[in-house]
Amino acid sequence: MTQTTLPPTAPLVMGILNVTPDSFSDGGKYTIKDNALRQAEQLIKEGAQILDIGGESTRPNAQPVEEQEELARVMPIIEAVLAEFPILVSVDTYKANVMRAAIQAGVQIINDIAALTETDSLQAVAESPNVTVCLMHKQGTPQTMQINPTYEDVSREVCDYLQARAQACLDAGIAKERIWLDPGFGFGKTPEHNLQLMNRLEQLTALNYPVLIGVSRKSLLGAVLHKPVTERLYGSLALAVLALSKGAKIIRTHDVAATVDIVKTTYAVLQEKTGD
Ligand SMILES: Cn1c(SCC(=O)Nc2ccccc2)nc2c(=O)[nH]c(N)nc21
Repeated sequence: MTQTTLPPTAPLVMGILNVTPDSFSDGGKYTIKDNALRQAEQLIKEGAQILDIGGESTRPNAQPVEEQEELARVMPIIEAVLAEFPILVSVDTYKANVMRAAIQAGVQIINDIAALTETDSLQAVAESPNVTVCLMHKQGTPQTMQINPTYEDVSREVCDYLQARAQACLDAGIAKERIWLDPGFGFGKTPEHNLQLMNRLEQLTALNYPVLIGVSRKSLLGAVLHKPVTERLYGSLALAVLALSKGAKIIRTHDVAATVDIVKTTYAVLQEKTGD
């Protein structure tokens, strides 16, 4: 097949929309749905091109959520956002039936921290003719991954894993253009592993799939800056600029407005054009 070389597109900003009960600290003044739609509107106003909607927190030691509970949390928000806003929506889930329901509702992207390794999830995506899937690397589960992460060569092992997962997708009939890769910062990695992954990100972008990175406010920054989650914006932006300079194409972030500006600025330099 002749590969048409498409003009390079500017990197995308994925805003994080958490629909987990603990993510709203307003004392339950509004329903979760009202809060989520208000947050969605804010993220879109700030310039997000994608909203990542997740119903199960996958932070270290987060407790798993039953499929029905996850569906009850995310589906009303997905449907409302898709109905209300002209925005791409990704669903952050590793469960096949949540993927199917989200695809049915019209989400354009599946964001799977388990890289379609959970039961029936690869099939759920292969059944769709056009949904994009982000395959992320993790070692272990949110309950176990930070106990004692160990690698011979974390960059090589992460790249090999993601290449194998991408091949499994290709073998299932998912077109290459529908596949993104993601090293999974913080998912079964020590701070040093995360630093090496970032410093050698070219190894991953060299596989020739769009690379998504999620470093926003993560514990790597706590280890470097010794600051709480609420004071990690500047560090998050520094990592995003580095990743963009190494070829990353999608940035997942809590802080959309700031990230939009560093994406525009970094891209202008890489293109040697102001973008007007
Ligand atoms: C759903 N999801 C997550 S949740 C973890 C998180 O944000 N922790 C966290 C957030 C703030 C502070 C500390 C930890 N991280 C990624 C990622 O890096 N890539 C992709 N594709 N999806 C992801």
